[in-house]
Amino acid sequence: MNEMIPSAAAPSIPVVLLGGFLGSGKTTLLARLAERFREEGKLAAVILNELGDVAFDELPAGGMPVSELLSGCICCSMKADLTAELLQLADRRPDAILVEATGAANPLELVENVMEASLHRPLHLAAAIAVVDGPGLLQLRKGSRRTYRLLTDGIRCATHLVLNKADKLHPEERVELEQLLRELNGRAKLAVTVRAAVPDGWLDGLDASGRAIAGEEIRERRQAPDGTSGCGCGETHAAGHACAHGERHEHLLAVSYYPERPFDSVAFEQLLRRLPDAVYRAKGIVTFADTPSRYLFQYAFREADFVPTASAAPDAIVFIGEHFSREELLRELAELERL
Ligand SMILES: Nc1nc2c(ncn2[C@@H]2O[C@H](COP(=O)(O)OP(=O)(O)OP(=O)(O)O)[C@@H](O)[C@H]2O)c(=O)[nH]1
Repeated sequence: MNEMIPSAAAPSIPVVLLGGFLGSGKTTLLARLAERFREEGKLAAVILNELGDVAFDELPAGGMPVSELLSGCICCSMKADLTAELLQLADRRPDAILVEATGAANPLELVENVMEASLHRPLHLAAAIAVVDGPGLLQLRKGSRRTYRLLTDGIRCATHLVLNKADKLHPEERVELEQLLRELNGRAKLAVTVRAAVPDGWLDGLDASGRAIAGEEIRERRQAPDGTSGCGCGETHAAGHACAHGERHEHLLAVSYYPERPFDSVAFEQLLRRLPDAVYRAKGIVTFADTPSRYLFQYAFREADFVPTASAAPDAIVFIGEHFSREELLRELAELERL
């Protein structure tokens, strides 16, 4: 590792962790935050992590450094890569570093990376945000226990909570979810949003004066009063020991597909409608035989969204979920290509 002891004079770079379950709106929030930095004439560097082997997210242009870490999760299999990226980006002296974790990561497990990087570069953890998909949380509460636990672990460990997709919630559901979030984590700052439109100033304090506050808060949560770790993994961790529970999201399966021929758009939409509930997330770039444009599509908790794209990237799709048949899905996609 390239040693560089942080100088007391160098202003510390705030690092913001963006977590939240698959499809909850992390990238939507990231794009907003990056845009706000740009409007203030500041530069935010971005680290994007994806479980699949392709990144489709289109972020606002503006010269911000973006690093993509693909095919793994920075809270376990790619932990070392996150520290290395933080060090590299810090050398470019951005005003902030925004880290978007995979929808399966626990922010708690990323804290150690920021702490480690802060020994070598002047940077600090300023906030750990958990973006919550309101309708998705309602669905998962009745579904798989492992996945619900993964989701609530992330909520418990956050310093900031975003209850997103409020446009898809009835007023009573919104009240119920706000109450649930408060029960899970009464200390975090909560924003209820549509398209992750957090209020101006919601993340204030992202400067050197905010140094280590988030890190301290999250460390405190690690030690719950009953002696178990605050992240809900059921073990007590000695100070400084990283919680490396890679198996916590091993039950989630990511399947990639690279179409070689255009799909029929109606048949593709029908396939999305037939997906089992346990496919929580899909996204990709697809070419249709019956439309002039190619599309970037997003699918989360049964909601699909298609946006025309001018991207030069080849067609690719990633599906993420649990207990679904990879073979069956690949067979159906291959059939679509033959239509
Ligand atoms: N209806 C509705 N849709 C939203 C809202 N926020 C985001 N979306 C849509 O939800 C989908 C997922 O949003 P992303 O921001 O990509 O979610 P993500 O958490 O980054 O997804 P992953 O990185 O794949 O886990 C996209 O189609 C968004 O347009 C919202 O408040 N309401």
